[in-house]
Amino acid sequence: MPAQVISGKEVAAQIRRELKSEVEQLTGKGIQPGLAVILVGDDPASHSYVKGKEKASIELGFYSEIHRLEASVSEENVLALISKLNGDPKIHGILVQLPLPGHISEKKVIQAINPDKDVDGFHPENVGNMYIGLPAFLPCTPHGVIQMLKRSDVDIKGKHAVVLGRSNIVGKPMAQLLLAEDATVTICHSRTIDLPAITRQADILIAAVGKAGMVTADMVKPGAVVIDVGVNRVEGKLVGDCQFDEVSRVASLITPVPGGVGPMTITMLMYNTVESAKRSLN
Ligand SMILES: Nc1nc2c(c(=O)[nH]1)N[C@@H](CN(C=O)c1ccc(C(=O)N[C@@H](CCC(=O)O)C(=O)O)cc1)CN2
Repeated sequence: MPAQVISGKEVAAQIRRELKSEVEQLTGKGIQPGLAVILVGDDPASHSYVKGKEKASIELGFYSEIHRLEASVSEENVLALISKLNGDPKIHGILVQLPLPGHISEKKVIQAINPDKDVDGFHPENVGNMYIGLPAFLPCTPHGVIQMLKRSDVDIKGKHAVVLGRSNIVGKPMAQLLLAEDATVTICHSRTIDLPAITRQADILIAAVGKAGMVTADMVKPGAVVIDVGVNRVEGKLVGDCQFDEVSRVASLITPVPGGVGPMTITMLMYNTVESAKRSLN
């Protein structure tokens, strides 16, 4: 039987409905969640993601600010804008769209954001708190994956989860969030010896390596849950890290690309912004 497809669009729509009612309640109490997005340069994909963030903010009834800056803007000016937004009470969440042009330090920019407004969950304070299980803004893509698994009734506890990829944004926090759900976790990467032997042990396989179609059916254990986080453009078409058709024949559940994890990223950003606005009530 072919794998059942987990629709990120449907899970995202469900979470957005929940958020909308929370926003209405907050607004009734005089708090309108506010999100500021900083976009530097003219990367078309980044522009499209930021448009998606603006649209979602408006649909949910947020206060929204988008700061589109020239690629040549100085690091100093970006840091000054972040400092202004840190002090603006209308803004509960600040996000700087990545990647940034080479002359601007991602590290400095992320560290300049007030951790209480870091709705991307990239600031070292949030990363550290997440690792030791303290309250933190969780990074949107891995948190979105956990939500997809839970809302599809996947039992994570005690399962062997294999994470393919070790980026700071997805692979590493993904492994940590699965561990926090009591999975037994293995992280694999480009230097892993005999990768298929390890991926074949996975009850839950997370492909986040950024290589189009790298995961083939022979790398997947029959009945495994396969989550494809890959966003690769091949001849103008968006494809994931998995060979969807052949892996679907082996897996029990699978996410598509597009329409899988992608829509969850923006939704969990909205979730974090609402959380931040709720915190400001106290
Ligand atoms: N500051 C951040 N920068 C980046 C992040 C991030 O979480 N914070 N993640 C990615 C880009 N990203 C959000 O910013 C993002 C990626 C993909 C999608 C999405 O919905 N993808 C769709 C397809 C869209 C398309 O056709 O291009 C899908 O997979 O179905 C949303 C957001 C890097 N930068």
